[in-house]
Amino acid sequence: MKITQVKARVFEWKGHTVPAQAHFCSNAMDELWDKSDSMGTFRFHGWTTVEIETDTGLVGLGNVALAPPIAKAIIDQYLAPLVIGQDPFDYEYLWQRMYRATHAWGRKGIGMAAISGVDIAIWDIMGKAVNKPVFKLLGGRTKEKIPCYASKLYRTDLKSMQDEAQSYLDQGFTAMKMRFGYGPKDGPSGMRENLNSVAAVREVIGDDVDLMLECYMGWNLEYAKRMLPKLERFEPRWLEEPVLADDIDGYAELNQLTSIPISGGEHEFTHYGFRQLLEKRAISVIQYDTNRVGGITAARKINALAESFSVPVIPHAGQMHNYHLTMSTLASPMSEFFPVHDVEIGNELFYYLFKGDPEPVNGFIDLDDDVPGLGLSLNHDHFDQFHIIE
Ligand SMILES: O=C(O)[C@H](O)[C@H](O)[C@@H](O)CO
Ligand SMILES: [Mg+2]
Repeated sequence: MKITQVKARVFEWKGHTVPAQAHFCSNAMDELWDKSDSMGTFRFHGWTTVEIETDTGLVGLGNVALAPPIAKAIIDQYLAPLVIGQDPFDYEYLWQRMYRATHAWGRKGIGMAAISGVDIAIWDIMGKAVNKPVFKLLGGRTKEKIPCYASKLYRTDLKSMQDEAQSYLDQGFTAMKMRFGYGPKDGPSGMRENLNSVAAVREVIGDDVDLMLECYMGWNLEYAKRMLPKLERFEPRWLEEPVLADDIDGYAELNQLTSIPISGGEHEFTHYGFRQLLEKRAISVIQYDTNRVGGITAARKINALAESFSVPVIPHAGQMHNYHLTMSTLASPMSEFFPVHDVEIGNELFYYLFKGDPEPVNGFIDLDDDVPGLGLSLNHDHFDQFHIIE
């Protein structure tokens, strides 16, 4: 089998969007003096799809969520010529070819995200070619179903957050993640606001439900060191990305500071990046996203590393490219799940663009043993709500 065509398309959302409120979620832009649109740094209102055709008629589908027009340009101009004419089953060779050919500029960030999209499509083709779901190619089921945690709870008024938390309990979730709204610039009163929001959610969910806390790189080391002891009494499952992704020593310091596990890796790339984090004991939970980290070919290497360091892998976002790895990896105890919702930050956009994602039942999702590949297809129902760049 040979790859004949690689088609990258950008889908920019032009439908209804829920406006983000101030202090909706702390993020890396907060430390700058200009806070006019700090949310802009993590709105995902566009996506790149990657369709790879073969001479057998099989088509694989991959995706990239970061910087869509740049991802498309990289795929069109650099990656497509490297994989066209090649056998998709040579996935390791093709990954190395893309990684090495773009190494000067592509080994982290959007270059690696673009490689991820191509790699995911290649795995989809392999699954379809042997008529098996991708998780079967990766080792099969290590769990009957995948437990997942509901991930939203952006900072609003406390009553709304409590109602939202209650709705996840009602749906059967036994774990959920909330976001902090305040960071270093907001002083002691912001600190109090942060603590009050955790107390409010804990009050509703009780002590037997896992609560994850997300900073999205909106704090700094000093602030995180002051907050961690104050958060201990809430017994969070983890504190996520307290500082910038590049501050690996900062992560390592925080991870030794209290009993609260520090999580990260959502903005890290390849097994090389994770080797550093693991060797420094910088994170206690790995959160790569397969569509950034280097695709399934890189993610499975990280899973092997994680297993040897006894660090769990709970990928960022739900989504099929992550679910198949989680299903087939004992080192992955659960998945993140973004509730289906009107488009807000953009985490929900996946459901508007693709069909085939499993729905959680009582806090678990399952994958179908009989659907080959990743089980995703494009959702044409919403195409008119996107501006599509071919
Ligand atoms: O962990 C997450 O779910 C991410 O950090 C979110 O995608 C991001 O939107 C911040 O809440
Ligand atoms: Mg996160």
